[in-house]
Amino acid sequence: MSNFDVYAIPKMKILTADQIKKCDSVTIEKGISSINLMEKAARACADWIEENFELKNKFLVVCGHGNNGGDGFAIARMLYEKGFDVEVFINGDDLKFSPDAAINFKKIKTISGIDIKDFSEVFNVNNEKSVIVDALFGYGLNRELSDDFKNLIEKLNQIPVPKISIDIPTGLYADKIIEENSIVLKADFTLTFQFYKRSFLHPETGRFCGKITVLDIELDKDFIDEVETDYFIIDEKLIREIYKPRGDFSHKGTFGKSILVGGSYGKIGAILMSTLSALKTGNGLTFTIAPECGNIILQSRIPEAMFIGSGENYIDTIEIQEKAVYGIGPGLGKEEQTQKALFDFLESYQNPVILDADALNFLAENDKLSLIPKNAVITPHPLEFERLFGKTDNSFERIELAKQKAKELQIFIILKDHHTAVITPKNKVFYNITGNSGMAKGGSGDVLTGILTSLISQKYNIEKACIFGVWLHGKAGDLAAEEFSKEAMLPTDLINKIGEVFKRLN
Ligand SMILES: NC(=O)C1=CN([C@@H]2O[C@H](COP(=O)(O)OP(=O)(O)OC[C@H]3O[C@@H](n4cnc5c(N)ncnc54)[C@H](O)[C@@H]3O)[C@@H](O)[C@H]2O)[C@@H](O)CC1
Ligand SMILES: Nc1ncnc2c1ncn2[C@@H]1O[C@H](COP(=O)(O)OP(=O)(O)O)[C@@H](O)[C@H]1O
Ligand SMILES: [K+]
Repeated sequence: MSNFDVYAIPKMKILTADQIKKCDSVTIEKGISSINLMEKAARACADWIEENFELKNKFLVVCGHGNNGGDGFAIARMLYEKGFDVEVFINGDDLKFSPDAAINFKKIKTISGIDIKDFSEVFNVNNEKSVIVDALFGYGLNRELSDDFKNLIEKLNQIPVPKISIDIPTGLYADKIIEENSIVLKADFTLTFQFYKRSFLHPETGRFCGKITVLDIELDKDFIDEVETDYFIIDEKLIREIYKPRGDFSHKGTFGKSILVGGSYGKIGAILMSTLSALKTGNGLTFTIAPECGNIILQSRIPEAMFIGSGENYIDTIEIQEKAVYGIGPGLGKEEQTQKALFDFLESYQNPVILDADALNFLAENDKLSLIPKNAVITPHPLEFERLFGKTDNSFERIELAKQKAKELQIFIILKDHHTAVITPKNKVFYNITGNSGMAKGGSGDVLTGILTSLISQKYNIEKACIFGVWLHGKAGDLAAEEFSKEAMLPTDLINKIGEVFKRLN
């Protein structure tokens, strides 16, 4: 359901274009020749294409002059050898290729069954079985495309056939934002080598990638282990390292006490969903602090949770209990008495806390960021983030600002988005790749608050709880979408899928 497919990846680091280049060079220095590395990369692509397309498909491989183009020539040869119909398109006026691209160009020139044509001829495509392979530029792109390339890409984008980008959709950089209205090849599939690229994970750039597959080309493991980066992908391998199965000789005290605080007249559902999510994530004891108007609703829908009334229709105090983890915000409302209750609570509270929704809005509106306790987790969506910390020009800058604020305040920021990012006080950024647009519905965030509160109260360390929590939330969302569709799935369906995710982990 998610747009990502992970093969065997040695590490879930995300590197910059320069670091990937270095990694390629180190791999080559340590033994494999660059031409053989290109062969390996092309082989991985050709095998993937063979598995995912049919012999009646015809491949139009559009090649640039660098190593990305070299990949394209090698892929064309391999597809031809597998029995596919293949045509190759190049810039007929410029036959200067990188050394490895030149070797692969020479090889296809000797194959009479592969036609080599000028870019301009690709527009005559009229075979609906055609598939375009984009091997124009990869991570080597380092400046704006020339008008010729822009025209070519605009026209390719208009051809209504599937498009596969090799390594990176042409026009995107690996690690940074593009200018607004840039021309980028709109891929249906991106076959990328070894690493996710940051540009795949941000809304402005990720929308060009289609379904992403990371192919393992066995770049140097030692280099990858040692190279320093602040950016990571949350993959299932990491989750399996974090997940702690329940011990047989355990009891309810082993699994922590969560207190979910929120709800107001008309918004009891929000805190109900948080509470239910905390229980479904395995909490030993779960309490809800909500106004009295929510008592019957909460007690009858969730008999396992304990109710603590506060105020008639709006919360007016938040009592502090020992040895509990608090998740505050869902459906809280914006009454003054509730704001006072929150500020009083934060002034004397010491333990871990998750702050969401209106709790964040209260802090933003009153400029009370200093009340956020150290090691707190805050879960803003982009607008809440902006209210807290100010405007940024794009989502890359938003992550940088979040890193700065997480460090300054010594807190964890979970920046919610299609690819939610966990930003730690130590400046690490973990991008989540589970989840889908079926979750873009009021209530999904309330579920996340419940999951996080539950995991932290079960003594997952806070960083791990954040990483596990966003992954679990998205994975349950993916299972809900699989069963009900992205349109019809509800946050409550997502809650009911949490159990299935745990079953898969066990
Ligand atoms: N040995 C290696 O280094 C490997 C590289 N691989 C492939 O090689 C690609 C990187 O290759 P390259 O570094 O040759 O770079 P590209 O093929 O991405 O780009 C070619 C060259 O074009 C130039 N250029 C950059 N921006 C331009 C622009 N706007 N207009 C015109 N020219 C521009 C740059 O000098 C760049 O090096 C990867 O994305 C991947 O597809 C793979 O074959 C795996 C192994
Ligand atoms: N397009 C999407 N893809 C993946 N996840 C999404 C998408 N839209 C929303 N979500 C997830 O759903 C949740 C929405 O939270 P939020 O905006 O706080 O909603 P609410 O407070 O109304 O419940 C977040 O965890 C977010 O990451
Ligand atoms: K490409």
